[in-house]
This record gives sequence, structure tokens and C-alpha cells, in this order.
Amino acid sequence: MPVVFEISAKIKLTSINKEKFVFHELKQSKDFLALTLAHPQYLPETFEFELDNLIRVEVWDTGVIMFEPLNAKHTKDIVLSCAVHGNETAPIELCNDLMTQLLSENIALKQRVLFLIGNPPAIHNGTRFIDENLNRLFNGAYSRGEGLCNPERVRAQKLEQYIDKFFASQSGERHRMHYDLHTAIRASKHEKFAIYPYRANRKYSKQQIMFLESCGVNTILFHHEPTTTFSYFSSENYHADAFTIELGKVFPMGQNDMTRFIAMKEMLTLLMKGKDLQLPDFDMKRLNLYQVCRSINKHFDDFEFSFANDVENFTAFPKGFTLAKEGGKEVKIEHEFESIVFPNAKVPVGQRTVLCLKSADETLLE
Ligand SMILES: O=C(O)CCC(=O)N[C@@H](CCC(=O)O)C(=O)O
Ligand SMILES: [Zn+2]
Repeated sequence: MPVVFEISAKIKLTSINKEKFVFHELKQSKDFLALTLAHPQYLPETFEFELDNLIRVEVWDTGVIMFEPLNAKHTKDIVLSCAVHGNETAPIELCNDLMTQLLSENIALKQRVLFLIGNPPAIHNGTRFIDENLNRLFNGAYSRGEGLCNPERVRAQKLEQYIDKFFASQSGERHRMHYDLHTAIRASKHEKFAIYPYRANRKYSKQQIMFLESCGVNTILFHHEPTTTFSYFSSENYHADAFTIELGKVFPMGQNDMTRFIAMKEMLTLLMKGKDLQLPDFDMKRLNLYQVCRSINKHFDDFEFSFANDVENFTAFPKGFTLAKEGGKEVKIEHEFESIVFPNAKVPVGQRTVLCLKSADETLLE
């Protein structure tokens, strides 16, 4: 048994290092983002404590905090991640709000939840990443090529380990979820949308799609191949219901209109509280479903798109249209119409520059 001593009526410390009371910062502020940004590389110590409302809190690393109810027979393991891209601030603010509510004992938690603030140094920098795009380094990609040669690769490996610790510590029938929250670089014809990672031999879940719809995310993209994203890692290795969720356009910290995320926050809170989610029946009329038909990679440094920088995500182009040029060749639209998402010509050679989409129907779903 770890020694338990009382720091206050609210928080009991169970992992003791009297010299370094990092937890005091958290106890006072109830602001895990502030603690994380004060220690962007690592925490001087990990620690754990219990709240008066019988929630166990464990801080595993900078940006990594787990909440577990001690008075409930929990069945769900929920991962909420943000800041896998450091400049995508709305999800950071949303997650921090939920963490503060939990630390303030304002949420009667009935399910386990792990929050991950992906790339704290990139938040400080106000950039998508420092050395390398973290969301291309999962599913073991951090060890390919040059190996663990930069902080993002090291962080990807650690984040995988935390996901494993969180999911694998529970036995029996569990419902695992991972919602990896992002915002998009450009404006989109569908403001909020989710990428459903490729599932080999598994259909996509209508129930999960209606959960997202209730969160205000009514557009779903079914990926057509394995990737090295965070959500694919959890989906593939732990059979979690995992998504990359785009909550709108990127804005600097503090400039997000948080009223646009009320539905998302309410649904996540209900999920954590173990409440009946009262999801509507599956209804195609409420949804926009797309299948990724092509991921266009960059092969040459001179890659350029033929459309303007302010063209929105989900803009459709007709068959034969020249989408891009590189190495003296043209990249053309192949289907009758293809919609584009995430165009970015500035990625390194070898990486994805754009996803091309066509409409999807119900046959992929169960
Ligand atoms: O707006 C953009 O161009 C990028 C937004 C973003 O970060 N999207 C994710 C999607 C990941 C996935 O395909 O599941 C990314 O590019 O990592
Ligand atoms: Zn992102």
C-alpha cells in the first residue's frame, strides 16, 4: 500500500516526493493545461491522488492524466486526445475545460477517462509540430528510418505506451473509445467532420456515427487504407472506436468561439457520467458520408496545387480536372467528381498532400 497523507480536505497524495510538490500547482489551479505548459518536456515527478468524490487521479507524464471512478462498476475506457498538432487550440481548450470540471468535482464520473495533450512544446511554439508531424508517427512509425531521432518520435512512442497501459490494464468486456480532437487548417464546407480509420474486416458503427452526429459532427470520411495516425493506432491495435475529429478551423489560443462546441462537450460529459446518451436512430438524411478514394502523396519538391489557397475542404472537382502538378506531370481527377480534403503542398516529399473523396453509402456500416 502506498503511504497516504492528507494535503487538504480535497486532495490526498499517494506517491510521495516531499521535495517537489508539482501536484500543488494542480491542486491550486485545477488547470492541467497550465501544469503541462509549465513543464512541456517532462514533469519532475508523476503523482496520484483521490478526490473527495471518490475519483482516482493519476498523472503519468506531462500532458497525461487519468481519471477513474472508485465507486462505480465502469465498463468504458475513454481516451480524449488534443494538441497532437500544437496550433489546433479549440480541442485543447475543450479538453482542459473537461479536466478542470473533473478536478473541481463537478462531474460525477462513472467511466474511466484518459486525457492526452499530445505535443506541449508545439503548443508553446504555436505550430503544428516542431521537428516532425506527430500524427504520422504512430503504429510504430516512430522507429522507422532514423528511429527515435527527435522529441516527436519519442513522444509518439510514449503516447502509444500510455494508451496500452490505459486499455490493457482492464480485463473482461470493455468498450474502448479514442476521440482524437483536431481543427483543420482551412475552412470546410462541412464545418465539423470525422475521419473513421480503415477497419480491415470490421464494419463501421452506425451507433458511433450517431454519437458523433449528436456531438455536432455530421460528416464522416471512411479511410480506405492503414495509416500512421493516432486514431488508426487505437482502432487497429485495441479495436477501439477511434476517430480523428475535426472541430472547425484552426484559431490561436483564446480566439475560439467555444459556443460552437457545446454539443460536443455535453455529449462527452454524458458519456463520462455513464448516462443514457439517447442517440437518435441511424438516419442518412442527417449525415454526409464520404469514402476516401485516393491519398495523393508528394513525390517532388515542386508539387503545387492548381486551385487557390482559400478553396474550402470538400470542394468537388470534375473528372479530368488538373488538381496538381509535380515533376513535369499533372495529377488529374479520376472519378466523375472527387471532393478534396486537407490539401497541403508544403509537406515533406513522401507524405500525403491531399485526400480525394467520393460519396459513400450505407453498405459499409453495421
Ligand atoms: O487541415 C489540415 O490540412 C490538417 C488537419 C489535420 O491535422 N488532420 C489530420 C487528419 C488525420 C487522419 O487522416 O486521420 C492530420 O492530417 O493528421
Ligand atoms: Zn490536426
